[in-house]
Amino acid sequence: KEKPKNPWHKAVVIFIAVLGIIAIVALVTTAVLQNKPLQQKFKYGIVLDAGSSHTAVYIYEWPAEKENDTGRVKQKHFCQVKGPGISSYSLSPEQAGHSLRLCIQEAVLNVPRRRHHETPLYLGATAGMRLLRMENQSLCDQVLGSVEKVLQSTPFDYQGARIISGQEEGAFGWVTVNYLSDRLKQGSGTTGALDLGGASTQITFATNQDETGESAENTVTFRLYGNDYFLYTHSFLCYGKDQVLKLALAQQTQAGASTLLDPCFNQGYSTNLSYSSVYSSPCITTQKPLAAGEGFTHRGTGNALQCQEVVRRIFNFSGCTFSHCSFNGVYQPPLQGQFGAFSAYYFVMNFLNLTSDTLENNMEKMARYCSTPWTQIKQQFPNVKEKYLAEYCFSGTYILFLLTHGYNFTSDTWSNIKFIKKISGSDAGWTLGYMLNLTNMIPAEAPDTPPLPHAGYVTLLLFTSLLLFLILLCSLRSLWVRCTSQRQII
Ligand SMILES: Nc1ncnc2c1ncn2[C@@H]1O[C@H](COP(=O)(O)OP(=O)(O)OP(=O)(O)O)[C@@H](O)[C@H]1O
Repeated sequence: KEKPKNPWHKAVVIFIAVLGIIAIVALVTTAVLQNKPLQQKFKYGIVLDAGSSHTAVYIYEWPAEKENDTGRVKQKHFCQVKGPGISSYSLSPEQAGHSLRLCIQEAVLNVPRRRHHETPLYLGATAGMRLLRMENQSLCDQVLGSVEKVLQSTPFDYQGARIISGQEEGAFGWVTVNYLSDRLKQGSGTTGALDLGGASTQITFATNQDETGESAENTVTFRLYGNDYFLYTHSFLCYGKDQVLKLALAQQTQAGASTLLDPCFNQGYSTNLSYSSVYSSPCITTQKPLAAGEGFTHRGTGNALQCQEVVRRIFNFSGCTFSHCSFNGVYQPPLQGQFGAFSAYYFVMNFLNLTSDTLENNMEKMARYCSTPWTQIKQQFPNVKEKYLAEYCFSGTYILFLLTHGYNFTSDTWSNIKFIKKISGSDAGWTLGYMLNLTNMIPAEAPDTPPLPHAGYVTLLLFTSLLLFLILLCSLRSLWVRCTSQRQII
């Protein structure tokens, strides 16, 4: 006898199957929509690097929703201000502000209009302004006042113009290099930073906590992404590329002669220099020689070995009161790890083709460059600025001396130095680190990350639901089969 059919069984099965299909369609749609890349919103920040030789404007950009992720901030635009650094406008301070206008206009065009009011704008002045402040505080204030007036009138969120300390310049250069190379989250194996400017030079590297104890003024500590860093840093004022040349010239013209035969310039090079252009810098502590006239003829003799002796005399290796010193009685712990050398280190070493060779080969190449006659050099490099070309023998010799005798790099540790201009498209320098710090973009503690990335989470959810639905279908099917087979039972 046929068992009476339960009319609800079939309807329930169909109802559950339809519900399941709707649920799957909904899940797949959610997964597809959730994983679709959203149109990214960007934020911007602007930093003006008011250096001794020139001013540069950097515009940075980062995805708005990933502010605290390392390596997210990129250099979007760079503008080099025409003319000299702002400290050179001490006799006409108004011009200092005016000189920035073209680059500010470029910045206005490079940041979307709707972001202008929320884009922070900073100006940091370095060694040129430190020297002007030493010379004349009032002129220094007038120059800063002039740039401030122009920056306040921009549509950006102006955050101030100030002279940054040598410590800040060194430490933020280190932050930039390590942020861009994504080393800060790893907590170990950071890269040291070597920066050579026009008026000062900085060395900064991470060291052990006990090494920093000897000299508090050379110590900077950071807590970044949950890691503590003990940094050694020192800025040598007057040991930038331009000021150190003045030190060498002053040191060679003590007798007040009318002609200086300089081994650090190529044979055949000759120019007239005024004594005041050399002796007016606050870096030169000796008086202009009494017997000297207005000026002198600066003539090259092109001899690298003799040039090394000239350079040696601008360093003082006596009077160290610490366990270790670099030079001029300045504390320096033993060097640690890899180093990135940028700014003028890169310009000079790259031109001289000394960025990827051994120390010994570099010395030989340097000797060859210095002994090349000036006419030949000019013929060989007709497109290079003559001032730079003339100074490469001196600057190259100075850099090799500073790194080896000054900071104690040896033939064995020479390969630890990488000469760099940019890292992942952004210039190496203090500006990015400065902005990251002032906008609190590097958290002290590592942000908590979810155990799965968003896409992984959605995919896992989808697969689990599909699996559950399949199990449900199978159980419904067996229920269905049992229902229909019951009909045949008599
Ligand atoms: N292509 C180049 N070849 C040689 N020297 C260069 C080149 N470009 C720039 N320089 C010089 O390199 C030096 C360093 O430049 P940089 O812009 O880093 O210094 P700055 O910011 O002006 O100085 P500081 O940081 O000491 O205030 C300057 O003396 C500059 O004139």
